[in-house]
Amino acid sequence: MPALATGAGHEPGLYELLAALPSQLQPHVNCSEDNTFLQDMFGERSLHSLVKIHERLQHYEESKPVPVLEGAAPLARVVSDELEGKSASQDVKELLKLLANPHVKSLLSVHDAVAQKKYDPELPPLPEDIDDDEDSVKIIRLVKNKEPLGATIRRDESTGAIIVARIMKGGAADRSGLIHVGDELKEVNGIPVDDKKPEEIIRILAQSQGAITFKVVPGAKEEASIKEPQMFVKALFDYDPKDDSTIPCKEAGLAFKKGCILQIMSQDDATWWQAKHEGDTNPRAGLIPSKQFQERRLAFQRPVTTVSSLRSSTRRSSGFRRSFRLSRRDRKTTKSMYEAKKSEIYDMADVPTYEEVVPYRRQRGDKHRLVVLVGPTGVGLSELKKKLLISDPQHFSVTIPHTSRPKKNQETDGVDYHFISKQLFDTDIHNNKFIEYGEYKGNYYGTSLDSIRSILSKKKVCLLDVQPHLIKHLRTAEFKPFVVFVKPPTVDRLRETRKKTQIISGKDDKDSTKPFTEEDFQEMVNMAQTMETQYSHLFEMVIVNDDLDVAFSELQLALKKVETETHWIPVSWTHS
Ligand SMILES: Nc1ncnc2c1ncn2[C@@H]1O[C@H](COP(=O)(O)OP(=O)(O)OP(=O)(O)O)[C@@H](O)[C@H]1O
Repeated sequence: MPALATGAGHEPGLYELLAALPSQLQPHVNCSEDNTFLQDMFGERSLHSLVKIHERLQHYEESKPVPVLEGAAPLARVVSDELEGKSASQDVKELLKLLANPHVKSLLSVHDAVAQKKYDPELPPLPEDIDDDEDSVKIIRLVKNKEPLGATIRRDESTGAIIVARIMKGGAADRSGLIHVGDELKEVNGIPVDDKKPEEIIRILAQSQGAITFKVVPGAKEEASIKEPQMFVKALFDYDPKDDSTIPCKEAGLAFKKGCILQIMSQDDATWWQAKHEGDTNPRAGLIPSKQFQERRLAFQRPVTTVSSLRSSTRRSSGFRRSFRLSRRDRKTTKSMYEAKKSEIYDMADVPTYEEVVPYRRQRGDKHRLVVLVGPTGVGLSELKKKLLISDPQHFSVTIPHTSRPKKNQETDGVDYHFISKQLFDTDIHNNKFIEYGEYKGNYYGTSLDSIRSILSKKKVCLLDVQPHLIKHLRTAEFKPFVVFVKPPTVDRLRETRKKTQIISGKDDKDSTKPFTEEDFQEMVNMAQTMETQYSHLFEMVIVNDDLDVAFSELQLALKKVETETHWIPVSWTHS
C-alpha cells in the first residue's frame, strides 16, 4: 500500500479517510482474501489520484480561480515550434521534452477544455445504415440530459405523419438548431414512429437519456432562424397552465401573475406564444396564450351584470370624485358637488391581456408622470394628497378646478377656482377640455386637462384623483399616468382606525360632519372590490390605507422610485 499523506494541520478529508480505511476495517474482515481485496481496492493509485483531485477542487471552489489563458495547448505548440533546433541549451532541451510528453499535452488540453467550459460530450459517429435512397432524410443526434427536449409533436390529420409542431425557444431542440417546425419524424432511436401515437413517442423520449437519434424528413419550409426583436409585455391577467384545459402541453406552459413583465420569444403560433419572465436567465421559453386567443376567450367569460348591479348599489350616484377639493377653502359642499347626468363609472374596460412595454427612466428636465390616485369614496385619497403637498409644496401640486358659479368675495380667480361663464363652460365641455365635470345646483364644476398640463409644464408632480373609468382617457404619452389604487383595509380595521374620524355629511350645505357608519365601511370595501375586479390591470400600485402614516410612506417611496428609477411603461407612450 502506498504511503498516504495525512494532510497534517488540515481537517481530515476524504483522502485521509480513504488512507485510514484499510487498517480500520482489518479487525472486521475475517477472510484474508477479502482483506487483500480491500487493501488493493483502497490502495489503488488511480482512486487516490481521483480523491486528491476531488479535494483540490473542493479547496479551490471557494477561491473561484479564473484561468490565466484559455489556450495553453496551442501556446505550448507555438513555444515548441519556436524553440525547436534553435538552442543546444540543456534547459531548452528539457522544456521541449516536457512539452512533447503526451501526459503534459493531455493535461494542457484538459486545462483548455475547463478554461473554455467546453463540457459538451463528443457526439458518437452517425450510424452507417442510412438509406441512400432517402436523400432528404436527416439523421439527428441530440444528447438529452434531465432537461426536456423542448419540442412538441402532432399527427398530421391528412397524411398521418408525425410532425414537429412546436420548438420551444431556448430549449434543447432549439439550441441544437437541427430540428425545425414542420419536420416529419420517422424514427426515434431506430424505432419507426409511423404506427405510434404522439403520446407513445413522447413516452419513448421521456425515458431516453444520453444520445437520442432522430430520423426526420425536413419540413417543406425550414425557416431561417431570424433573430426576433426583443419584445416585452406586461401581463394584465393571472395565468396558470395547470388550470388551462386548452394548452397543448401543461408542462410546457408558463405561469404568471398580473403585472409580470414577460419577454415574448415567439409569436409564430397564432394561439400559443412563447415567453420567458423578464430577467430569467434560463433560456427555455414557455407557452402562454396569445393576445388574440386570450381576448377571444375572455370576451366570452366576462360577466355583463357588474355594470348595472353596481350602478344601483352605489349611494354616491353622482359618481364624481372631487379632485379639486384640496384647493378649496370651503369644503362644505364637497360631498355632493357633482351631479352626473349620465354615469359611466362602471363601463366595460377593454379586455385586458397583454400590453407591450419598454424600460423608461425620467431624464432630468423631463416632465413628471401624472400621479393618479383612485379608490372608493372616503378611503383617504384627499388625506394622502394633502400629506404629499405638505411634505413638499414645491414639488407636488393639485389642479385648480373650473366653475361657472359666481365668485364669492373671499375667493380669488385662478387660486380657488378658474371662474368662467356657463356658456364658455359649455363650449369647453363640447371641445373635450375636461377630464371630469358635473353640475351642482345649476352650476358647472370641472377639472380641465389644461390645468393638469399647466402643473406638469412647471416640472411639478401633479396629483389627481379621478374615477377609475377615466384612467383610460389619461393613458397617453403626454401624461404617462402612474396609477395608484388606494384600498381600504377590512371592515374590522376600518372600524378600528376610523373611530374618531368625522366626515362631511353631505346631507345639506351646512358644515355638518358625521362619523363613518357601518354602511359606509361596507360600501367602501364593496366598491373597492368592484374597482379592483374591473380596473386592476390599470393599477401600477396598490396601497392599503390601514395606518395612514404607513400608507403615506409607501406612497412617498413609490413616487420617489418612479421619478428616479428605470421602470416599465407602455411602448405607445414613448412615441408621441
Ligand atoms: N388611514 C386612516 N386612518 C384614519 N382616518 C383616515 C385614514 N385615511 C383617511 N382618514 C380620514 O377619513 C376621512 C375621509 O378621507 P378623505 O377625505 O381623504 O377620503 P377620500 O378618499 O378623499 O374620499 P371622498 O371622496 O369621500 O372625500 C377623512 O376624515 C380622513 O382624515
